[in-house]
Amino acid sequence: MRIDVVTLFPDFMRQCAAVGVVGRAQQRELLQVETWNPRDYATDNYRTVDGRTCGGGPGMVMLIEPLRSALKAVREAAPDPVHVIYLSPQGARLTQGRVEALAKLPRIALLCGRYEGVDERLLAHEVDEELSIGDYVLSGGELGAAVIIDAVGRLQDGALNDAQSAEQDSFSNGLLDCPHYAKPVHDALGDVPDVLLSGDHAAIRRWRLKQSLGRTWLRRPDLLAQRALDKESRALLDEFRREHAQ
Ligand SMILES: CN(C)c1ccccc1CNc1ccc(C(N)=O)cn1
Repeated sequence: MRIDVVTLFPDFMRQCAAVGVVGRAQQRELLQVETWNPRDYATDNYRTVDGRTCGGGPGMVMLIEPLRSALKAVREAAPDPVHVIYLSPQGARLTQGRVEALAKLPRIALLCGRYEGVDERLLAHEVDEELSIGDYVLSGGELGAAVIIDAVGRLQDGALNDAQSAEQDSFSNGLLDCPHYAKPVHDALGDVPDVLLSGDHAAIRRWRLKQSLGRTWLRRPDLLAQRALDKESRALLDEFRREHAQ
């Protein structure tokens, strides 16, 4: 998968994509992240990328022309069609479901706004999808872009080895993750639950599912409401609720 990022801070974005699982995915050529700086496509001597807000008001708006030229260069850089995403507080909330869909595309481009954002006409003509990483305001779209690069990059086939498999991810089954423990079994902070030491893998699976269901019920009932539960899960959650009530 190829990801092109249009950003005034290319070094920052390259570094985000160079570390950890995503950096390794790039080394393995499972993922390619390229950056494009609109300032390189500004035509005036001052390399201007922002303009005064029409109608008055504080702050500046990113100009159409440098972004349009940069996006043209992005499209021409490789044959596959590009799905252009704009990060903004006005976008649809990013979910794991959407991440999984994006991870299947051959190419996406991430347009990072700065200042007060981008001229609406550019958005209307060049952007396919507007996404928000959460209901808060940042100084730029770059952190949202980094979130998408990470979430999508780690899902590329071969990016995670078996020990990290994405299937067991929290959210990948619509539930919060269960608790995790490592040695020592006994610690000043407490003990590891016995079931995890039992070697009974069926019991361990049930315990983890029960913990995920219980945690989701306690912390994110909204997620639980979205999910149909099978017979086993309903029984495990009832058990958790009974124990929790006592
Ligand atoms: C300057 N601002 C407010 C702005 C305004 C419009 C577009 C982009 C920006 C850049 N900032 C962003 C971007 C994304 C998110 C998010 N929640 O995904 C939060 N902030």
